[in-house]
Amino acid sequence: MTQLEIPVVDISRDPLTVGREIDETLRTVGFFQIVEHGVDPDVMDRCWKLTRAFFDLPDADKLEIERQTGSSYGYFPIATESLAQSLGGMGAGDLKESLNALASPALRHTPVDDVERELFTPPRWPSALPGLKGAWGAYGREMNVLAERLMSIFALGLGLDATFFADKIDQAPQALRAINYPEQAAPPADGQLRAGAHTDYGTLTILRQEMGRGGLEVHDSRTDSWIPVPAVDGAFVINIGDLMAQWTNDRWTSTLHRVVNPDAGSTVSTRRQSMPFFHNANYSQLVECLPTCLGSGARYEPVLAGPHLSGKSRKSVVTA
Ligand SMILES: O=C(O)CCC(=O)C(=O)O
Ligand SMILES: [Fe+2]
Repeated sequence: MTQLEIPVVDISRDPLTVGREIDETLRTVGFFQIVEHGVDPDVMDRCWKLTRAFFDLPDADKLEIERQTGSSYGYFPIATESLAQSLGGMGAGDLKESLNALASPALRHTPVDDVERELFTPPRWPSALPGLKGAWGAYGREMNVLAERLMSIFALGLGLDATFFADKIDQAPQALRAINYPEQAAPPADGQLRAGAHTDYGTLTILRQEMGRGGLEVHDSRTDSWIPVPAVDGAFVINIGDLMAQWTNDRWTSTLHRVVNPDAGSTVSTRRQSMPFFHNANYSQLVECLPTCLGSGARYEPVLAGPHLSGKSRKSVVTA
């Protein structure tokens, strides 16, 4: 059997052509990379560098914005999250620290309950790094534009009108996260990874990963093997999450992925940074099988997008 290929797609071409190609890819691999995406390279670079500077701050400055109970965002210290736990069971804490912030455009409605309010808590920013807020704001705006464009390409690929998703994602709790995977001075515990195997939760994820620092791997269920996702200069890695898989009635796959540990004793730096933008549907959006994906019948009960998301992210918190 041929090894699974993660394609690199130029999305500046005709959206219907791109949509059809992506439809093929998401039926099998669930992951692809995009180039010619139009995201301002200066905005990308500034955000990336300031984010690295955040992780380089003394712990006390980072802990000033540690995630509070009742908020989904803030600074998560090393090993306080286990992505593998989101699939059930218990997992060792992931060997990473992260910074998380709401990245939605201004909400035009009042949250329907405390869980939605939690997803819309305004981010806090470190006093030691005044430029970070603006840099994340600018990058978050670029991510929203790109995600909306991808959702429109997705709609075309699914045989729907290009605007099908527009009013279903315009008030959603979008989240931007930066992850720092530090060098590993001590060997990891048994089964402990940089990020345990998981699927993402929402509609789609737009990930920037560091050049030349591997670690992200995608599961090939046909051969039960793990395929590395190579870093491509200027590209974003795109994958869909569980909500989109349900929406498409499993026509598209929410693929299992993980971030593996670097080799012990490496002579070059093994520190790695990544920035995923997690795109979601509106909190109260009912997600039920799309009209073009019904096939021989709906496999899932309809779900509300917001509670589905909150349920998953709560499971990943490591309790001491
Ligand atoms: O750091 C990466 O490359 C991927 C991280 C990831 O899969 C996640 O945070 O959901
Ligand atoms: Fe992920």
